[in-house]
Amino acid sequence: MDKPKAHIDHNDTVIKIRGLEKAFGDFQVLRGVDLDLYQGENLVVLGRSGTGKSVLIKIISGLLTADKGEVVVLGEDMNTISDASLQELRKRIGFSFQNSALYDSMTVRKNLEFPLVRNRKGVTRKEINSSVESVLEAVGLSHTINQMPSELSGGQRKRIGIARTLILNPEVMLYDEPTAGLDPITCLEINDLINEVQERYHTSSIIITHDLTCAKSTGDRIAMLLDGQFQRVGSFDEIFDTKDPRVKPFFDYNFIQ
Ligand SMILES: Nc1ncnc2c1ncn2[C@@H]1O[C@H](COP(=O)(O)OP(=O)(O)OP(=O)(O)O)[C@@H](O)[C@H]1O
Repeated sequence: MDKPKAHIDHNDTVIKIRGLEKAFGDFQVLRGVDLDLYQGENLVVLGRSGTGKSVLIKIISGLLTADKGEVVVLGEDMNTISDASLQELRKRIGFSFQNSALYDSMTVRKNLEFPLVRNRKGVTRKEINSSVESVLEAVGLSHTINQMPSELSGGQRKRIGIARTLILNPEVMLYDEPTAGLDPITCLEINDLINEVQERYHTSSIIITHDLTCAKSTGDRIAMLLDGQFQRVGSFDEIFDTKDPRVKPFFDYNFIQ
């Protein structure tokens, strides 16, 4: 269940955030967030519902803008990025969101081809076939290539969703609650897949989860969002070595009840 050791380059900061603030009306959600994501690292973000984890991911991916602070993603300053550069940047980021549904009317093959055909001008049929086969093999579902999404289990659909993001060879992966709604065995499989993706594609990832087994088995570091800031950042054991009443219930609920 412990995280396998990863090759992390601490001299290469893929995402750098300093003093990030974001409010909606009078409600101050992010209150000075600082964060570094290093090349090759899996960083797990924990926090209560409504603490701003999704808002943070949306700011990183340019869907929302910061009120204040510095956000640099793969060398691009998100406060000043042009629309054209943002479009290019998004091709370098893989999104595995809970609602990133597959197209029900398309086979697995067509679902996987779609981002390639849309984003890679001049890509050949041979390259498309080889990429589809490679990502399907990476997620262990080569045999589903001609199936429809309705014929797949929830866990298989999740894997195909991840394969669809991998097909563009992303440098950064953003996983929003990757194990939500899955049975325990499928959760363990998804955790393994997240680690395999890290190793095979050399991605740097942010993983938002409430599942501490997922956090422990995929996170090289854990960052806990408390009162609008990352007040606890470290290894799984460091994070939970506390009596802080804002932190302890996470552990107790997952491992004691
Ligand atoms: N576009 C928006 N307009 C107004 N308020 C928003 C908007 N987006 C998010 N919020 C508010 O910001 C707060 C943080 O929301 P967010 O979705 O980031 O929480 P979260 O930490 O991801 O929660 P959960 O774990 O339940 O997914 C919430 O109170 C939410 O209502």
